[in-house]
Amino acid sequence: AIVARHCGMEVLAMSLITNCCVMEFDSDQKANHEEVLETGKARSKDMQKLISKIVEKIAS
Ligand SMILES: O=P(O)(O)O[C@H]1O[C@H](CO)[C@@H](O)[C@H]1O
Ligand code: HPA
Repeated sequence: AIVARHCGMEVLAMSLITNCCVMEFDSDQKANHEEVLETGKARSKDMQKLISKIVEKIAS
């Protein structure tokens, strides 16, 4: 993104929140990669639709 901006390109960044941050060191909850993959998979179609709509709007 830094290089793209340097070259004068417009940049759109997006992020999918996939899990909760565990703030307490001694918490029983643990972040793990499986929940991240699971949420990514569960929301992949939504992300595809959203990005397609954004690209459509940019193109029109
Ligand atoms: O925050 P760190 O320690 O990088 O780890 C967390 O972030 C990763 C996300 O996929 C998982 O492995 C989870 O344990
Ligand atoms: N930690 C670090 N990186 C991440 C996480 C997390 O819990 N979830 C998605 N990316």
